[in-house]
Amino acid sequence: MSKVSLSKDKIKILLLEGVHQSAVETLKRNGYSNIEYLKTSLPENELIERIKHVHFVGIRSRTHLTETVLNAAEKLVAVGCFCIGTNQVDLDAAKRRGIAVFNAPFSNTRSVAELVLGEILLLLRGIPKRNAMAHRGQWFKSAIGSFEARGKTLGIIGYGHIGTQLGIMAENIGMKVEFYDIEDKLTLGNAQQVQNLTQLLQRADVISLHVPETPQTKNLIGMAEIEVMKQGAILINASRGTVVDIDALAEALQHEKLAGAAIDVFPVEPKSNDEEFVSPLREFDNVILTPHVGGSTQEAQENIGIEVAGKLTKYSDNGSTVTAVNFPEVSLPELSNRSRLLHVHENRPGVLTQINQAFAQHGINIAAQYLQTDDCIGYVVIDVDSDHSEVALKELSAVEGTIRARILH
Ligand SMILES: NC(=O)C1=CN([C@@H]2O[C@H](COP(=O)(O)OP(=O)(O)OC[C@H]3O[C@@H](n4cnc5c(N)ncnc54)[C@H](O)[C@@H]3O)[C@@H](O)[C@H]2O)C=CC1
Ligand SMILES: O=C(O)C(=O)COP(=O)(O)O
Repeated sequence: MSKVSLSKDKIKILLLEGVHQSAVETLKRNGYSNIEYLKTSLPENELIERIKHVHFVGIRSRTHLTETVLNAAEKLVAVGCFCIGTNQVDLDAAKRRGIAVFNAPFSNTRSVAELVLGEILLLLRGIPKRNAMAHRGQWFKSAIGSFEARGKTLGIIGYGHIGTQLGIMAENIGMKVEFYDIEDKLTLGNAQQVQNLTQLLQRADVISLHVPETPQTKNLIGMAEIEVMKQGAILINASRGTVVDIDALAEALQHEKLAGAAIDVFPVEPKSNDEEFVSPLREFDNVILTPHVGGSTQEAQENIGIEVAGKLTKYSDNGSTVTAVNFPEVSLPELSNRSRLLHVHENRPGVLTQINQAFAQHGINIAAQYLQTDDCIGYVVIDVDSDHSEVALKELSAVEGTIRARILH
């Protein structure tokens, strides 16, 4: 096991939002025991206080790492998002501070797709309404508004990891699958890509959203889009709360333009399980409301814990940034019998020349060097003989444009 410049017991890790214990076990197995574990997210002022002292932080979708929070995070080396979405982190601000951000891009995708498939079946049969009525003592045995999924058209918006899996499962129960995506996509099964959103909305019996939160997806579905949907269509959103205009949806349900909906994510979500959930959708029996649990299964959470904690330990132990979402990706071999210097710098001309000249002046032999850049930063990793490591770190830290320098032995 490699050592880091700071001994591992001094490396502080803050895990928020009840990430799975598999994360704690993975960190401990790799020698990291200085872990603070909280079941909830923190209000911004408390987060600012706690983040000052930590080297790694683990969050889920509720914790917002804004520029203000990152300004306080003087020691922070990396962020682990124990989920898919990274919109809750100011990725650019993190990058400019040399803080790498990792996530788990696949581990909960099956869970979301399975939930949505179940919701499609329940909504097509009008079950949410019948269920709510039965709970109130009313008996609504009728085939009115009840349909098989077989032969119906599912329109998927965002044909990525979740959208594709949902498409395959829906075809397996006889649905016709069409999708809209801003990229040209390899279609799986018999799915068909349509060229514009309006066309998809006009043709689908069920629309399901699987896009990330971006400026372009904000209110992607509003009044105008609902207007062109089929009378009696169903809308499902398990992506991000900003993607659907909830007031427009509530109005469409009021006027019975839509037969039902399933919504897992909301523009404003309670910060903890103790806070009241407020939404204009609460009054509708034909809407399945779930508290952002699309990816919340034991299987997904356990795998995410292992995956993201693994990425954090690898970055800490060896410097690898493979799959980082905001950082140039460098894949590195194991470090053996040498010291490794990790240098994050502003991407400007001459940085590498400065480094190489400084090393040459001090007779420091470079055993291996790896560099990746993007339009904003450069990440260079240099393996040197351990005898020279301290002077090399000093020289590196003095290079103009340095954001961060770290050493591993
Ligand atoms: N409810 C929950 O608990 C969960 C929600 N999610 C959300 O689901 C989203 C999707 O997840 P994945 O399928 O894994 O992501 P992905 O990145 O694999 O796929 C997203 C797809 O959306 C497309 N896209 C982007 N902007 C678009 C636009 N304006 N119009 C149409 N298509 C667009 C992309 O090209 C891509 O194909 C995540 O970003 C996350 O926000 C993810 C996991 C759990
Ligand atoms: O993975 C995602 O993007 C999700 O939305 C799941 O978020 P969560 O970990 O359940 O807070």
